[in-house]
Amino acid sequence: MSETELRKRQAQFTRELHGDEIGKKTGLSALMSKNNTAQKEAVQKYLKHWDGKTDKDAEERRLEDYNEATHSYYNVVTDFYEYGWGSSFHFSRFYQGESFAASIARHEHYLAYKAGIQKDDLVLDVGCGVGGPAREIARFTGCNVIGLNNNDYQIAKAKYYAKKFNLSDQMDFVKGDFMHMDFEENTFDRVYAIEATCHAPKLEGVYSEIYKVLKPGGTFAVYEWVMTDKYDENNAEHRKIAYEIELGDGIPKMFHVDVARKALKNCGFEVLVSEDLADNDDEIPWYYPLTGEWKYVQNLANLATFFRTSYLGRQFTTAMVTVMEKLGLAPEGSKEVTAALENAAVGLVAGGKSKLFTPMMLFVAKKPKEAEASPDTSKKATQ
Ligand SMILES: CC(C)=CCC[C@@H](C)[C@H]1CC[C@H]2C3=C(CC[C@]12C)[C@@]1(C)CC[C@H](O)C[C@@H]1CC3
Ligand SMILES: C[S@@+](CC[C@H](N)C(=O)[O-])C[C@H]1O[C@@H](n2cnc3c(N)ncnc32)[C@H](O)[C@@H]1O
Repeated sequence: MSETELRKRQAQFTRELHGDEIGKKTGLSALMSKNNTAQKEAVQKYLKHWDGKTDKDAEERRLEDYNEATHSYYNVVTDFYEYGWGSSFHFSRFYQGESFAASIARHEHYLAYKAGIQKDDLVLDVGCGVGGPAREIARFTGCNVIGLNNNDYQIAKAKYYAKKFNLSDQMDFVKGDFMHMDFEENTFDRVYAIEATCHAPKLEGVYSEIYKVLKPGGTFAVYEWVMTDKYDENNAEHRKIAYEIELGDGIPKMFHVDVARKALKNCGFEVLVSEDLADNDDEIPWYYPLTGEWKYVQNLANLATFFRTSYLGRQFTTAMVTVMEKLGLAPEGSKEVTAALENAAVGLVAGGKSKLFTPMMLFVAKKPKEAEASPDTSKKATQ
C-alpha cells in the first residue's frame, strides 16, 4: 500500500474509532465513546504482532509493519495514558518533595536546555504524543514547535489542547511517519524527541531523516529508550524483560545503547552528550509510580496519580474496565489493552531495577555547520 493510501485509511479509521469530536473527552470517558467494531479491529491489529513469538520471523514482521502496529497501539492506549499519567507520555527523575507534574516538566525543560532551544527558534518535536512536552517547551523557551506524529487521534488531541491553552500561534501538529519526513531539507533550528524514536524499525532511518531536516549547525536532543551495557540478548531472563517492554509499549525491537550511538554517528552527527540519566544514585527511582511503593509518594496531590499507576490501582482499573466492557460501556478489547499495559509496567520496573533498560538515554548531537543535507547511510554498518 502506498504512503498516501495508508494515510487516508488511517485517517478514516480514526474517525470510525474515535468519532469526529476529539478532545473534549479524555481518559475513561473518551474510552466510553469508542466505536465497538473499530476498537476490536484496532486491538487485534496491535496484538497480532505480540502473540508471544520471539523468533526472528516474528521480529521481522513487527519491524516491517511498524507504522500500522504503533498507530494501532496508540489508538488503543492513548485514553489510558491520559487517565493514568497525564498529557506528557514519558518518564522523569524525581527529587525529594517534588510533585509528579513538576518532575515531568523539569525533564522537558532540561532537554530544551540541552538542545539549546532559543526564543523564536523553529523546533521539530519527533513523535509528539498529544503535545504535552511541546506546550511546556514552547512556554518555557518562547520557541515555535511543529509536532510530528503518525497517530491521527493524538494529532487531533494535540491541536485541541493547543487551542484550549491559547498556544495555537506557537505550534502546529502534522501527520507523518518519522522514517519518511515530508519537510524540506535544512528547515529546523533544533529537533528533539522524547521516548518516541524507539518505535522506529531502524534507528539510522529516523536519525537520518532528522539530520536531513535540521539546519547545519543545529542540534538534536533525544531521550532514547535503549537496553544498557548490562543487557545480554542471549540471556533468556534479559530477553524476557525486553520482550515485555516491546509488547506492552508497542515497540518492534528494543535496541542496545551502542546501536543508537553508532546510528547517530553513521548519520553524520557529532555526538556531544551521551549520558544515561537513569544511571545515578537518586533516592527515588524513575519507575517508582509503577512500583506501588507508598514510601515514595511525594505529596498528597499526587495520591490520585500514584494510585492509578500503582499495582493496586492498575488491578482496580482492569476490574472496572472489565465490568464496563461487560455492560457495553467500554468497547470490546479494552480489557486486553489493560492486560498489555500491565506487561509494560512489569517489564519496565524489572528493566529499571536491574538497570538492563533505560528510558532516558540522553543524546545531544550536532549537525556540523558544513554538513551535506542528506547523509548516505546505505554504505555504513547496519544494525
Ligand atoms: C511507550 C513509550 C515509548 C513511552 C511511554 C512511557 C510511559 C508514559 C508509559 C509506559 C507504560 C504506561 C502505563 C501507564 C501510563 C503510561 C505509561 C507509564 C498506565 C499507568 C496507565 C493507566 C493503566 O491503568 C495502567 C498503565 C500501566 C502502564
Ligand atoms: C511514548 S509517546 C511519546 C510522546 C511525546 N514525545 C511525549 O513525551 O509526550 C511516542 C510517540 O511517538 C509517536 N510515533 C511512533 N511511531 C511513529 C512514527 N513512525 N512516526 C511518527 N510518530 C511516531 C507515537 O504516535 C507517539 O505519539
